[in-house]
Amino acid sequence: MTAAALAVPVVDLGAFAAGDAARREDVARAFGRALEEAGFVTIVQHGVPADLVRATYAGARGFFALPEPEKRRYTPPERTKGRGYLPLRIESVAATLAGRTPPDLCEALVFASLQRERAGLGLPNYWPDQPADLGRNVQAWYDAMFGLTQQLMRLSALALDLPEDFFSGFYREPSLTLRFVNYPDQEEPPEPGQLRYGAHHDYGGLTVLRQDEAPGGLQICDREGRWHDVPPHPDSFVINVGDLMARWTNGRWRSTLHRVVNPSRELTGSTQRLSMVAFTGPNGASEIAALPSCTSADNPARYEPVNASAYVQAKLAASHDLPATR
Ligand SMILES: O=C(O)CCC(=O)C(=O)O
Ligand SMILES: [Fe+2]
Repeated sequence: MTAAALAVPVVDLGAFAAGDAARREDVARAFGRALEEAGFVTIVQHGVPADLVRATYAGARGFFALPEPEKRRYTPPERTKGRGYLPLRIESVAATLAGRTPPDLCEALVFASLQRERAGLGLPNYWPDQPADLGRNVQAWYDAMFGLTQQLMRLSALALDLPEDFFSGFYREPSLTLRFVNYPDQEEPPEPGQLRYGAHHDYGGLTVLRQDEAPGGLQICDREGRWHDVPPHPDSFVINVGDLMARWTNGRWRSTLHRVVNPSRELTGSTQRLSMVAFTGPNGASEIAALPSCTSADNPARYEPVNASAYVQAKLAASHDLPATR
């Protein structure tokens, strides 16, 4: 059975960067409507150079091709791993929702905020020494994701009927985690219920995803519980709403359930898939209460205010099957 395409609209950000007020408003409306209806949107003409995408992708691919013991040199000792190399089968993301589920068939390389690391704050990241230019590419990738996040939050403000700079204070030192994920070829059939990445909601603000054209990809769940493919588009990013953003918008934007499915067992060539994900969100110290434009007398705030960092940390701990820690 193939899933019919659920509309994940494609929005061209070119006119937002360069257009007049009316065209910028149109882009913001289209962006906002997509996040209300699907919780997902594909963006093109986003301003991130294609060469940087290619170089960063090649670096990540080179890292995952290293022998396992070499990669494990970069696995941190802490139980909830928010940085470094996370080997295959360490995480079960669907456990955030469904309790025990088989481990996900992916491995990841994670970098916590480079802005904080550059300022000497928090735990340092792990910097693999191979491939040689990985570190330089990841630094440039971080800056590109930071810039894109600023643009997306200006767009979000307009889409949510707020002044364009509404989010700027929240995002001056944003929460921004880079996650490179490798979904290897599956030599053995997966266990019952085991996926490349189980059904989950993202936890934070907006997620930025550069997805591959490979088989066994991203699907989103509609309100009737049916799954739909998110088709890859050349030179695009997929943007989706996390739980914290859904709360912030008082439920106006949807944090949509999604998963990464296994490739068909009949395929003979390589089915390896590599995603480059950036989890973005407001500064961890922010208190997140319903946005002023998302409440009214007939639509009061539905959620208690939460501290951004505590909220996301609790979800992350659940995905590692651990009690919540701060
Ligand atoms: O690899 C993908 O397409 C999606 C990954 C994802 O959903 C995540 O990292 O939260
Ligand atoms: Fe996700």
